[in-house]
Amino acid sequence: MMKTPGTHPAVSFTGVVRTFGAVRAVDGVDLRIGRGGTVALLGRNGAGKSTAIALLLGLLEPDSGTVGLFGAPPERAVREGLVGAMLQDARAVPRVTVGELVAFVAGRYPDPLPVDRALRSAGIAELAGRRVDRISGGQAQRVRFAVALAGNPALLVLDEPTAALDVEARRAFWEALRADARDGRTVLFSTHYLEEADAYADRILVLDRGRIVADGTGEELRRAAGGGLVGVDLAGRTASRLELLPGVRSVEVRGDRARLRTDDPDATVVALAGLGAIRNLEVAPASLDDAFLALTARGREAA
Ligand SMILES: Nc1ncnc2c1ncn2[C@@H]1O[C@H](COP(=O)(O)OP(=O)(O)OP(=O)(O)O)[C@@H](O)[C@H]1O
Repeated sequence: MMKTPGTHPAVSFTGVVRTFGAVRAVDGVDLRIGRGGTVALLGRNGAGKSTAIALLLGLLEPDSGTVGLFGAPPERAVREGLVGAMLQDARAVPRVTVGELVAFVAGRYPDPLPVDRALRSAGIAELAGRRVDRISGGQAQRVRFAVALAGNPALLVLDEPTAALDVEARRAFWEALRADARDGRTVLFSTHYLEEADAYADRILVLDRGRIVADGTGEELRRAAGGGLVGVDLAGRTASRLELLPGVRSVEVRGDRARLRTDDPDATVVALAGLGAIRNLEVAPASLDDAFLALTARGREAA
């Protein structure tokens, strides 16, 4: 079973800052991640995801603030076998087989998974006898996942785990991970795929320029971004006045249909009704894409 020492959160950041010259890669992050469940660190290129992960694993020291894993400094939690990680840069280890590599890593943990189970979870049981320097990029990524899982860690940290996977492998990966997280493991992964964060994370942390600009479920983020899309048939009318309706930010016309992007769908619909312009009405909430853009744009304005 999973080791759960004490009652401290799996991850805590308190006022964490890390700079590289003039760049504030992580710029004052406060964060608690409880035990169990899946958390996504979502942000565009350069947002600070990899730096946050390196700080979390004790691979980088913060300039100020503190990082804790299960109430201990990261180095100690890592040493005690509480953490498994899959990082972006994999150095090939020549001459050993996939099975040997995973067994080697598992052997360094106090309570590892059986090697065949780690390989099966990563979808690479059939690669056990292959040398790790003779596999494809996507297969190498799955080997790194098996390595991260091998120690049966209480916290699994994955930096852009699906970057090299094709669509099918990606789906299989997430299904395996989801099954795994049910055992009480805490999983933290970084991604710039919104759909992945939305579909597979219980909680999404949006990072922008080193700061957490949003924290919640996909649904909460969509709601926080507000607004939505209202669609109506024009039925021969012109779309020109629709831009002036309350809440409307933009109008897109395709054929006879208008799509209004609005900050206030209720007010927009009432105004459309006032014009007698409701035909085939459709109201949809903002997408997570919209939410992400709005949230990170706000982050930029605040800076
Ligand atoms: N070793 C380093 N030296 C100098 N600057 C760095 C270093 N590592 C990161 N940075 C800078 O810190 C910022 C955050 O980088 P980081 O790699 O953490 O972002 P990221 O969100 O992981 O990006 P990506 O999605 O591209 O992997 C960027 O501006 C980056 O250029």
